[in-house]
Amino acid sequence: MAVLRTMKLKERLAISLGATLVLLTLLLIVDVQMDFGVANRHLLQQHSKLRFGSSSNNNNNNEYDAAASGGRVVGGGMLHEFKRKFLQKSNSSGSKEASTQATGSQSGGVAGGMPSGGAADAVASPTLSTRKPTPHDRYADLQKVMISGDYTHVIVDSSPDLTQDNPTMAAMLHKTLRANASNLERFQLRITKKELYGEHDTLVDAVIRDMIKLPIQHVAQKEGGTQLKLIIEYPHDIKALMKPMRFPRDQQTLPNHFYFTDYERHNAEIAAFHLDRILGFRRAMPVAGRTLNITTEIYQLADENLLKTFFVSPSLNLCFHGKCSYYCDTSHAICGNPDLLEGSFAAFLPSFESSNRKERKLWRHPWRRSYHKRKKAQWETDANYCSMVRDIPPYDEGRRLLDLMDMSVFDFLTGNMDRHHYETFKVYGNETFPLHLDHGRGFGRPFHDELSILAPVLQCCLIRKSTLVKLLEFHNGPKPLSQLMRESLSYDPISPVLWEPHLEALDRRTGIILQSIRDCIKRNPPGETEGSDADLSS
Ligand SMILES: Nc1ncnc2c1ncn2[C@@H]1O[C@H](COP(=O)(O)OP(=O)(O)OP(=O)(O)O)[C@@H](O)[C@H]1O
Ligand SMILES: [Mn+2]
Repeated sequence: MAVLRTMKLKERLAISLGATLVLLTLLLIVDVQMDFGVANRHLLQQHSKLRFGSSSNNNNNNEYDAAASGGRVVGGGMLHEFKRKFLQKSNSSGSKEASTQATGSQSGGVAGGMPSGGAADAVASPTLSTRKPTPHDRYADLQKVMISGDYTHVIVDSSPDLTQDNPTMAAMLHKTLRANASNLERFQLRITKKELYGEHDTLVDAVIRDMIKLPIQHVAQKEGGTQLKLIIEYPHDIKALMKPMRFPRDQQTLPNHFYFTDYERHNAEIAAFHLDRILGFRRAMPVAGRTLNITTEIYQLADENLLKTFFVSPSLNLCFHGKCSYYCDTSHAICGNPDLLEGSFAAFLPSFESSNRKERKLWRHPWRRSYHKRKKAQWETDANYCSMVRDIPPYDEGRRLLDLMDMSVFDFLTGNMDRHHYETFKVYGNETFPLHLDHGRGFGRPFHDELSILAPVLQCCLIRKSTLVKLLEFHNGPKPLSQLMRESLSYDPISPVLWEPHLEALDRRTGIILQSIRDCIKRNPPGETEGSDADLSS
């Protein structure tokens, strides 16, 4: 201070000017850095086209990061993780959305060998390249356990024997094939008790080709369900169930949407059919994508009720909204772009019965969610839920419980949380497969793995051997599931059907299921388990 006081006014002014300049320079540097940060984040978001809720997306990315980098689940594995997140929470715990938010390396962890790279990786972990690569875990222990046959209470060998007691729909309903029957009718009559179509059935392609190529003759809205669906009629009585496109492929489930208010995605329906076929289930009807002219192929062919909901938007595009309980109003209309509209077309299920007898039986899914924003379902709070289900028909014998395990694997892979009911063909009684219907809410969150969808498998500690064999094949090669899907989907007219991060998610989730089965094997040594005497042989 003394030195300062002895300075002249000029000198003091010069020093303070200098100091101000240094400060300003510093501020400028900090500002430029911040600008870069924002710009980078902006770029990243643009790259992944994350349009909503960047903060939750960041969370999800971390989660993806942990799983992709081979983070191991510690202390009790997947079931522990599941219990910690669901069973130990009370009903008053607020948000109903069952979420497996990232908690460090515990999130959805998979032991080793997860494929990395690609767009999602770039978003999730720009530093991944500096990490030590983890060796590929081939799950040799699971393969050994399968061969040993010591764990038949967990891994059940009951792939349906297609050569025995497997009548076709034609045989059951005493129908003979008309000479001029359409491909769809042939397909429907060839449905059997154990699957919708055979592994090498060429009719699948023929049915798909018809839905893509044949001229459309009539369009009406399908009653029932919560969201807009159209019944498309072609010549020769061929029909398809159409779900129109609402969003681009890279639009993710809105962060504040529950599974039951999520929009349906047409491309999820297409991808789910391909996945079901690749998994070898063959319980989903063929679905294909097609681009329509909204004026000539919908408006001009629409039935009276649908016609009433058409209008011209301010940008002069033709739009319609239909009538339904969710998103059927002017602000959620489906519009041509400018005149084109993409949709998914599912081959129609058979309706051979002449009277109004229902063809299919509707079952409440035992692991149904509450469909309420503040309530939990019983399975979410009761750790012994599965042992109760095992005692109730039709889950107490035969194939049904194993089919639900397959469905859980299937839904976990796609991220579909909307499995409230399922249907079976009435003519076949209980010893038949559950149809895989309604997958419009899958493929919504590629950076999030929803462990609660695996609850049936985790709580019952049960999986069909043929399904486990498939999963191991996807994991160990020659081709990962993402590649098989990419190839299969490339034949669809609206390819690319899936945004790349969804394909990568399939490989990551395959690993998570395998890890869950490993955990479950450890928890259930032979001779100590409940349900080991259950009759699951079919
Ligand atoms: N390929 C098909 N052919 C004929 N009918 C079908 C087909 N797929 C589904 N359905 C019937 O239409 C109903 C509604 O279909 P879907 O479940 O896909 O629509 P949704 O609007 O998502 O229904 P929800 O809101 O009840 O989940 C199904 O329950 C089923 O009975
Ligand atoms: Mn639905």
